Amino acid sequence: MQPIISISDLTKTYKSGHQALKRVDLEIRKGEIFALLGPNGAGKTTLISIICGIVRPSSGMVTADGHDIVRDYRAARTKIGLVPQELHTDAFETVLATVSFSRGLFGKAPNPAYIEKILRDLSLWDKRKSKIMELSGGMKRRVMIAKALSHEPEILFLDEPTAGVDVELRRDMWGLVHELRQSGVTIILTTHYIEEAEEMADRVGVISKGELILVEEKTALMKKLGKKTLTLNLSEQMTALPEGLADWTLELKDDGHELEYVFDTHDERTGIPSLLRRMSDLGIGFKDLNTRQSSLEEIFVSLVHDGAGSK
Ligand SMILES: Nc1ncnc2c1ncn2[C@@H]1O[C@H](COP(=O)(O)OP(=O)(O)OP(=O)(O)O)[C@@H](O)[C@H]1O
Repeated sequence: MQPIISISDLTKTYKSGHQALKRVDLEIRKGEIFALLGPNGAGKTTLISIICGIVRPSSGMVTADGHDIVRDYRAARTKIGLVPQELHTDAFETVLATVSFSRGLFGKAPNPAYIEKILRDLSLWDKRKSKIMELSGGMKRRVMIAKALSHEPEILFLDEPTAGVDVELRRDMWGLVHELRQSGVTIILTTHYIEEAEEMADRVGVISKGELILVEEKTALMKKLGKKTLTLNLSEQMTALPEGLADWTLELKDDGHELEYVFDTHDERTGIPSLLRRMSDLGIGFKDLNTRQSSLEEIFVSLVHDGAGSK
């Protein structure tokens, strides 16, 4: 399938000499939700800003729906909606005027029915006559999304969409993003919240120090790199790990009532049968046991720490 965004050999060195992006190659598929994860300063906003034509690349090429973002800027930009990290709108304007005006900026003919639909979808219709400054922070954020959608873009960038918002609004946003995708919009979001990527993304890209160190289907990533944790609920509380269990990397949890063992699902020998045998020999009993997959968070932390990964 033709990618909707194609990025090749993209680099960005700011005037300060700081290299914010190093030879980034990435293709975004039409209709997917792609989460770009990375620590502060990794280059996420730089990458988005280049695609949206706000920052000039130092070298490399980007196309959006087939349009070169430098040579064919206007056509490319029309395809894209951007919800930036910072909220900036005219505080004295009404919601309806702000969103309608945004559409006009892209040279699109007015379409009151469409604007009404997005305002309704974002639960902003009742507030359409309110001035932006009268709205809560969460509502202002919704206005930014409405503005970004006002010209019916096919691609939507959300830069840290839920930074600093409460749990309820975060859930609403997630729901909204899923609905948008249903309507055919391709979504690229940056986030610090692994939970957000885990909840929403089809694919995940990890960026660290300007390099895209990994791009993977979310489920495959979790399976491939995932470790599992075995938890044993001990029959009797344990105050310290016995010498006899020193061969395994174990941790006591829940005030000595639980024993945790992290193992790699790909290792031929997980170490579990021998651990259980040794425990039995030592007369350590357990009432229950369970295993769970490591979260994307644990995977992400280890990746960014090691700075390694396969692309
Ligand atoms: N205009 C600029 N001039 C010089 N350096 C810049 C400029 N903008 C960003 N940088 C630097 O480029 C690097 C990448 O910044 P960027 O904002 O893209 O990171 P980010 O991954 O979006 O971080 P955050 O999660 O904190 O928003 C940082 O080291 C930043 O200081």
